[in-house]
Amino acid sequence: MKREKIKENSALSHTPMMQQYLAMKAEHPDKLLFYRMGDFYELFFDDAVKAAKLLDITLTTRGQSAGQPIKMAGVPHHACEGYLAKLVKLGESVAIAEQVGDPALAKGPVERKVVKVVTPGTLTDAALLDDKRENRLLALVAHKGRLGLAWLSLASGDFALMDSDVEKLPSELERLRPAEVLVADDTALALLDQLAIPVRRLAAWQFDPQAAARNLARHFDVHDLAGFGVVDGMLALGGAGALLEYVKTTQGGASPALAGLRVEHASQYIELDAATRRNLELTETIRGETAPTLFSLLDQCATGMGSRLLHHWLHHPLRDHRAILQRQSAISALIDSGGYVDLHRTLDEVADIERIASRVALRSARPRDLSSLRDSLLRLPQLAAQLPEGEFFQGLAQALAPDDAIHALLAAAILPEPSVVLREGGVIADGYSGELDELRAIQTHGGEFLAQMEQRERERTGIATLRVEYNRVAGYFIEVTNSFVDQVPPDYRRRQTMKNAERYITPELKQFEDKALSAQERALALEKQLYEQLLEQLQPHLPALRLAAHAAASVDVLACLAERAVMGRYVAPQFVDDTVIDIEAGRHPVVEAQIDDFIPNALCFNLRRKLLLITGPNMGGKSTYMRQAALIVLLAHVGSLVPATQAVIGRVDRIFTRIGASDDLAGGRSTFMVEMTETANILNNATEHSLVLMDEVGRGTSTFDGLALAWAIARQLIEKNRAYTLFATHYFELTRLAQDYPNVVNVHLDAVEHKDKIVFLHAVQEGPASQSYGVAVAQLAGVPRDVIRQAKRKLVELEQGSISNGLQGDLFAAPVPPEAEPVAHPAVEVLEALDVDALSPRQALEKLYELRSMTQVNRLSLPGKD
Ligand SMILES: Nc1ncnc2c1ncn2[C@@H]1O[C@H](COP(=O)(O)OP(=O)(O)OP(=O)(O)O)[C@@H](O)[C@H]1O
Repeated sequence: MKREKIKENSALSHTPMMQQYLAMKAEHPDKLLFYRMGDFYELFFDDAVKAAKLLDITLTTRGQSAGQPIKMAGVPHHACEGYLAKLVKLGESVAIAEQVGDPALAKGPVERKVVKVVTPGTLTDAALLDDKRENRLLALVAHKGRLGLAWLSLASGDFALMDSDVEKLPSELERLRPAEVLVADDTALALLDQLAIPVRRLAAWQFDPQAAARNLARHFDVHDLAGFGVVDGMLALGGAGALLEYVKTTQGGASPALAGLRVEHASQYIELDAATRRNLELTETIRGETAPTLFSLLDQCATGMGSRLLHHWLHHPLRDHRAILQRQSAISALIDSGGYVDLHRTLDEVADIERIASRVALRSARPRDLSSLRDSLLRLPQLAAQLPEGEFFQGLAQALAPDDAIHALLAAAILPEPSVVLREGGVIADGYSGELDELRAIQTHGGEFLAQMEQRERERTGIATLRVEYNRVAGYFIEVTNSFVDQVPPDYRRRQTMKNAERYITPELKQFEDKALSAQERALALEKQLYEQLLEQLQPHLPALRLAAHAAASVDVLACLAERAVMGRYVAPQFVDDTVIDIEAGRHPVVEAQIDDFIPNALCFNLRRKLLLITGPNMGGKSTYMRQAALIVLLAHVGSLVPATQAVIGRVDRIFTRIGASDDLAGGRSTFMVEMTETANILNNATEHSLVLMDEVGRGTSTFDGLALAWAIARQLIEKNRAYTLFATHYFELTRLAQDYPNVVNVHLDAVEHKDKIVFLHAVQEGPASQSYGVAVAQLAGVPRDVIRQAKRKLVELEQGSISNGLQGDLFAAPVPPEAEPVAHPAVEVLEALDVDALSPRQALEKLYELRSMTQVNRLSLPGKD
């Protein structure tokens, strides 16, 4: 950039074209400038170097400007979408400069203008968008610990804002997953520097709330924003204003079509913090893959808009039982009637109306967008007719009936199979415009004329092989093979010499050519004009189209959830106001789909069971059990049925998870630091209506530190937060909390031996696990006997040492129950009974063999198992 600055300063020493380029580049210093030259978009100087590297295209040089060779790289304009998609994925923004002047009239370089800026958060082109995900642009405003968020999806027209606290930023970023973030250049939020998504810093005045309120009211043509639920002093307002202006500049000044302005309130949804959204693998695995996740399991939607709505629902579980039950009853009705199958089939024929509507609004809809919109509109009445009875479905059916005039207009205007690009013509239907029909007739009748002329000329010249033809390079011509060239009449003028033939033109043919070519040109121009008019005529219908799109997407998600519920044998959960979460035979929907024999488990929380301490061996299924509890509760609040045989669920306000250990290297936090930060968040915010999952807290530090912390954290959760808590731990000592608190209950998972192998039972049972499972499992896993023996000895030492150190006494008020006598190995008894002096060497050897065989028989037993 610095180098370009210098060049720009000496702009006058550049060629006129480079001067034009540099002037445009100066207005878009942070973007790659695609400069249209003929059939290519060219990049110059540093942009060329960068693009060559990112796109793996050749870096060349072109002539000289200001005494320097100009570095250049280019992409063909007809293939630019793929390159744009790649750049945008890498977080780059691209300014597209097109030739807007007429080359024939230009004295210097043809006039060019940046007509569009493609940025990661403002994509609308179908080719650049993921159908299954919203592409959002987010603006942030932070002030005195408060956070204003405004976000917008240009492809769907959704525009929303919300005020929150700065500490909720990670969770909101995880929920909204923006493709690009806008902030004022004076915003100090450390987190922003660590984001993998592009963050654009704009001048602070662009976030001015008063100007924002004025501009937004003007945009939506309303007196003020109160009707949208925007209250005075909303911090997010400044962000919303900045978004609107930013989007306009990227679209070359065109006003984006926005469905309205929504104000979201945190209390509408069950709150999920950032760690929980990740840990539960709702829409992305912890490793960042798209499957297997809850979304990948559930998403059988027929349309992209359905998939996006499902994605949204999973991240926004509702709190309002009435709204949840509305969805739940709808799904149950579709299951009862079996209607979900036909609905899915009909929806298969429906295009992504939501995105097409947005492209219509931006005047960037392509011919095929309009033909699929036309065909989809025809399916909507059928979709509506397939819906079951009832008020809720009635509402959807009404939205699925936009004005017939839209379909009639499209049917009259667009050919059944229009060509892909408008510029090639073949888009507007015959009969739509008399003028166009006439121009087309000249071309069609041209074919007849040429055939007649060929016949006539053959007769006139006596050359039977003479042909009258057309191609794009030579235009119209009469072709005569070399052996007959001496027979051509004098009015034939040579146009082109081929290897075996000559091509001629006659005055008559020339006259026809002029007429035909001009008709073609005029027809193309007219089609373009008619198409633009058509887009204008569609504008008033956009709100109805959006409503229809949303209704179709809702039907798609409901039908999909019905199908999933049937396939997965899910049941409708019941909602109550009591303190209870009672799940019978619950399953983890995603793990269940991955393995053959999933063991269902019950979960019961109530006033007497508020914290369940889960113990059991590694690999026993503790994490799965905890996650399944969260997923069932979450799915229930999405309105879906759940993988269980019965579920009764009380009021839930948040779900917190502290699962797994991962370093936050980018954020400079160690595993333990991450663990404690997440724990602090839980202890500070969990309420008696929250569901909290704690997986092995404390294991990131030394044993005693960890144990002491885990113990104190568990106590806090019981006494202060009183949340529904699942607390998995390897610290066996914690199981004694159940003796101190009436609402703490121990449950455990077990493993047993089977034919030299460990078998994990995966069944959750009441009571604590056997204390010695760690060494026992190691023994089962085939760790050498010497090591096991040493471990056991050390274990006894440690247990005695910890007691004599007084740790247990400090931590637990209840007396430590005496340890059970270790069960002696039968071989030990035989050894003890032996009178060694009375044995002959041979007898001693036999005894040794006997003892060894005894130890082999017993090698796999689990000492101390109940
Ligand atoms: N209920 C179940 N039925 C069948 N298989 C299960 C069940 N629960 C878990 N599993 C299987 O056991 C594996 C281990 O489960 P999980 O990770 O939950 O164990 P864990 O006790 O949390 O182990 P660790 O303490 O090592 O993290 C899972 O990958 C899954 O394949």
